[in-house]
Amino acid sequence: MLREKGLKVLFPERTIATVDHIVPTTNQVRPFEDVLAEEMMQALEQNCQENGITFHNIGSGNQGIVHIIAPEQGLTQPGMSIACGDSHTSTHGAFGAIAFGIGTSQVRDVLASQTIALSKLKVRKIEVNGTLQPGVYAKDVALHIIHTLGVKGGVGYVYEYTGTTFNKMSMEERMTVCNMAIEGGARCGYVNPDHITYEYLKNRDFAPTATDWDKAVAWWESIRSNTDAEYDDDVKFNAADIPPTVTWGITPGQGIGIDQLIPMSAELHEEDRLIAEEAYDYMDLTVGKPIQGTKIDVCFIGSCTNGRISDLREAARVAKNQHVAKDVKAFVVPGSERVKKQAEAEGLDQIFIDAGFEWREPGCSMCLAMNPDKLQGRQISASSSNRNFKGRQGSSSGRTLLMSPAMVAAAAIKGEVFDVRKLLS
Ligand SMILES: CC(C)[C@H](C(=O)O)[C@@H](O)C(=O)O
Ligand code: SF4
Repeated sequence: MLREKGLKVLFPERTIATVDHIVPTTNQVRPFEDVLAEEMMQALEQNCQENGITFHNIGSGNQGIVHIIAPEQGLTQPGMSIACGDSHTSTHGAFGAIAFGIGTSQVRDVLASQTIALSKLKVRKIEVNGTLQPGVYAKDVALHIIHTLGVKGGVGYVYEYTGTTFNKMSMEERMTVCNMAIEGGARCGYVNPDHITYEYLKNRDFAPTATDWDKAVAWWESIRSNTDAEYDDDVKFNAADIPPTVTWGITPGQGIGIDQLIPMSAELHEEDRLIAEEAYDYMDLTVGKPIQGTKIDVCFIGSCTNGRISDLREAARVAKNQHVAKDVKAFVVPGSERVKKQAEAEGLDQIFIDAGFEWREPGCSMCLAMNPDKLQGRQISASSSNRNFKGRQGSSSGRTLLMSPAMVAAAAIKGEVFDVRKLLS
């Protein structure tokens, strides 16, 4: 589009590229078998080269899912405005950045002008206080919030995540929750920057150094929300009330606690019934029965929601000295080349392989299946990704149950939806 208009990329040094959706996670030898994927790769390589854009290509050591590599390289920093042609750009809000997905024509506009028109958003303060129970993760917090406020509850809003639970969370946990702000309908989500943010960023490749670091921290401190800030809305949750959560339907809002029953239409709010009926038809699970015990065919650990090193560590803790159930296909896809390298240095790959999981190359993989990793037919997956829409994982009739990576590991071992807390104790 820029070429057609005779425009240039205005600030190539403020743009980075990687490749994630289309890469195979088994054989990454070029040319890719998938002709379309190969064409896209070549276009990306050529466009980056012609326009002076850094491209983190496969094998560079820096390739991976965009929402994983930018934070890990220190490219994502507090106070930045970050746009990317991908809805889960909200992830970067974990650093106190305003980060959101944009459409293709807006990508053109940003490349040409480094600016974008945006209507002012309302701010909803989402406070979570207290300590999460063992076996309950940031993913459960995200699913719980979306279940409570609805998948459209956040339309017109940015979500500010705060409270003592967020104060204690690692950057990776904060990223998991911000990643799914978009699934709750919010344009973006953020956590105010604090000492955990600075500790994470310090000494990363693109973080400021020497006296620039002190200046940056002073500025980052100044952009935190004031304690007397006014919000358009305010919602509070108790961390202790959040259970390991699993989706039973076709939207990320259709989640329930692991001990709960798949809700009957009559128990739901009127506005949720239509989509529930559609989900009953599609998912073909038994309404009124526990979600626990639902047989699983495929287990996927990865994605920009839960493909980071801490996610793999938790899943490996569950998988250690156990074995994947018969007839279950289970695989682990690190979110980036750096995550993969780190996991291998810690021996996590071997734990997974010994337990019968496949250990793959980085990419989006079966989160979206724009690559060879796809469900077949009516298969049901336990997935650490963020979307369970109809056909999402590559088969037009495939079914997806969203949960934390530790819960996916538990499902792989038991061959059914299982309460990870029983394996961890
Ligand atoms: C393909 C891409 C544009 C899409 C998105 O915007 O999120 C994808 O990453 C997804 O998760 O559905
Ligand atoms: S991992 Fe999934 S959600 Fe994230 S960018 Fe890739 S396809 Fe989208």
